Amino acid sequence: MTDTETATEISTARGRIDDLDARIIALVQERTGVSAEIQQARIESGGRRVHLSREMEVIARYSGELGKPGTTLAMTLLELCRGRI
Ligand SMILES: O=C(O)C(=O)C[C@]1(C(=O)O)C=C[C@@H](O)C=C1
Repeated sequence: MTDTETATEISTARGRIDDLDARIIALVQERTGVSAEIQQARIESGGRRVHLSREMEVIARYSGELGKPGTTLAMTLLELCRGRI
């Protein structure tokens, strides 16, 4: 493969990554909105913002699929969705 072909391949793949990142960000924003709806409903009915047993289920799913970094990712998503605790 020539240097030009390599540069083209990398540029094309980076375009795909940029597209994936845009979709991931949009999904995170969508998740944040749905999570806010749940939290609001719970608070309005006298509950708390945080539901720890559900968070454990979310973390277990991500760590099961993605290993230890999945745990970190799940915790970051939860922080984005409900703020720091
Ligand atoms: O599933 C819930 O009960 C939510 O409130 C959503 C969510 C989440 O973003 O996954 C957010 C806060 C809770 O602590 C647990 C989970």
